[in-house]
Amino acid sequence: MTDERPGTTSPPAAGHAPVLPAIPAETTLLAARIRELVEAGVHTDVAAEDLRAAAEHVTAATELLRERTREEPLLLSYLDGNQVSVHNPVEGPGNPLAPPMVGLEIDESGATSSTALLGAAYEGPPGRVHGGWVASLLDHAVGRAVAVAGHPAMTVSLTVDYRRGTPHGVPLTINARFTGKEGRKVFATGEIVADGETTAEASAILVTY
Ligand SMILES: CCCCCCCCCCCCCC(=O)SCCNC(=O)CCNC(=O)[C@H](O)C(C)(C)COP(=O)(O)OP(=O)(O)OC[C@H]1O[C@@H](n2cnc3c(N)ncnc32)[C@H](O)[C@@H]1OP(=O)(O)O
Repeated sequence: MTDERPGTTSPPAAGHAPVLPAIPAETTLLAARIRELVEAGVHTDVAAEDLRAAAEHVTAATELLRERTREEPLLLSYLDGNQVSVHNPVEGPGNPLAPPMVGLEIDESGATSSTALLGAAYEGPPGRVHGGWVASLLDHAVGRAVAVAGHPAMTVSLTVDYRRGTPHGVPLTINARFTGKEGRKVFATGEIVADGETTAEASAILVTY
């Protein structure tokens, strides 16, 4: 099933993924609650018996969710007028692993901008987001930017310059733009801005498929 609307971007391998007209509110709700659980889990200092009791609640929830499952986790839908992958680990509002990266805006030049708020569960250096997650945000942003430019492609090379620590608990702006094409190779750059300062920059080569 496909559902292409003008002005939206198509994901890799979108052809066979079910496309929902809207993201079910309960899907987003569950993911949000699990994110809160993860955040509470890394901050908690309760006694061992309370940790055990909480673990039993989580086990019960997991068993409930496993009662009926889909073969493939990928679902597509729409958010802010753009097609999104509901269970993508960076932008997916239905994936608790995803911060998620939201609010995609595209300016008249085609440059993209999104936001994300990462909590303490994403910490690498003290008070700072883990570098792998910084790279993930940028990888996703350049992938999105080239798709928006009409060249959906996979990253083959991503160079990240970590300029300063990216704080957690602070809204991040993730910018990216398509910068050129050479055969199947597509080029893009991006950066993360926190509190008005650029914390990381990326340049990427992607290959169209
Ligand atoms: C859902 C909602 C919609 C949203 C959609 C948008 C958002 C989604 C955002 C998601 C974002 C998620 C982001 C992700 O997670 S992307 C996932 C991470 N990336 C991958 O898994 C890609 C793994 N790589 C491959 O599978 C293959 O390499 C592919 C298939 C891509 C190309 O293999 P293929 O055999 O077909 O091609 P080729 O080897 O002849 O290469 C072709 C050209 O490329 C040049 N080359 C290759 N490697 C490099 C390199 N390292 N540096 C510089 N150049 C390199 C090469 O020299 C050649 O150039 P030329 O000789 O033609 O000049």
